[in-house]
Amino acid sequence: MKLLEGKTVLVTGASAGIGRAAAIGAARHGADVVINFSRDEAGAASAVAEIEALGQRGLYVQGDVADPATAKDFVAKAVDKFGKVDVFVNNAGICPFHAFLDMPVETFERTMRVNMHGAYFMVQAAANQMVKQGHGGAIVAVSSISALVGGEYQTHYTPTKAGVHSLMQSTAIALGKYGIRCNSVLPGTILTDINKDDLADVEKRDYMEKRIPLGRLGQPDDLEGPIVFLASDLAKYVTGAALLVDGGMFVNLQ
Ligand SMILES: NC(=O)C1=CN([C@@H]2O[C@H](COP(=O)(O)OP(=O)(O)OC[C@H]3O[C@@H](n4cnc5c(N)ncnc54)[C@H](OP(=O)(O)O)[C@@H]3O)[C@@H](O)[C@H]2O)C=CC1
Ligand SMILES: C[C@H](O)[C@@H]1OC(=O)[C@H](O)[C@@H]1O
Repeated sequence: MKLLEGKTVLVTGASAGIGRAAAIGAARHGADVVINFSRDEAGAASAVAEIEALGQRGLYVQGDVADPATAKDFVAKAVDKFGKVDVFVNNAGICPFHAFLDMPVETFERTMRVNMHGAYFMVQAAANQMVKQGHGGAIVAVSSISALVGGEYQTHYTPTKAGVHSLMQSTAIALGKYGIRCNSVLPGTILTDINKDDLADVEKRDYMEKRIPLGRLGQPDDLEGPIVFLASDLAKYVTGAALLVDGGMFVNLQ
């Protein structure tokens, strides 16, 4: 069954990793897909090629989500090409691991701007378009298990993931009257470029793996189903919710 037939889906940070998997998953479910990226044009182009190989239309638009102007531009270009926005997936994010006591101001500010400010202005631009269209919509934000637990080298990052989760709770209230649903997924540890260096430490990687009841670290396509589900009408009475996608890591105390 195709769950997003006829929909236009926008995904930020979709040249690689989880965003790319979400974009391709949406196309597999019948959607036309517009993706944002900031640097990796080859990755964005190959994601669009995969979307087109699935028989759907695709478009990539360059833009740094830290700049509020990117949000309006992304939505405008999507509407220009495909006429509407039905689903918005806020995914773009960075996690430059660093210790707390000597956190450089620039690293802190950049992480906040990309992950938190970027989410705010992107979700606002997509929501304004959905309200204008007048037939509701779905917003899915990629938060994290890190919205619920801490990380020694992630003191600048975990608050942004809690913030994105909280943003979905508040926008679920603000946008419910327009039929726009807002939810988040909370991935555990998913093998992507964001943690390649961190998990190059074999001891750490083994430790993380052992914490997961399902016995393996996640892959980007583990997020495909949960994101498509929350974006689809199967979740038509779900808003303000957060779905852990972590192989059971969070509940594994002992
Ligand atoms: N991997 C994991 O374990 C987890 C990841 N997450 C979250 O998932 C999301 C995706 O991460 P993941 O797939 O792992 O990471 P990747 O590094 O694989 O992908 C990040 C994507 O975001 C894009 N991006 C980065 N900065 C910007 C920017 N300023 N503007 C626009 N696009 C940008 C990158 O594009 P480009 O290179 O072109 O800039 C890339 O497409 C993040 O929000 C992260 O916090 C949450 C929980 C766990
Ligand atoms: C980047 C990390 O590996 C990843 O990011 C998250 O949000 C997860 O909690 C993992 O720590």
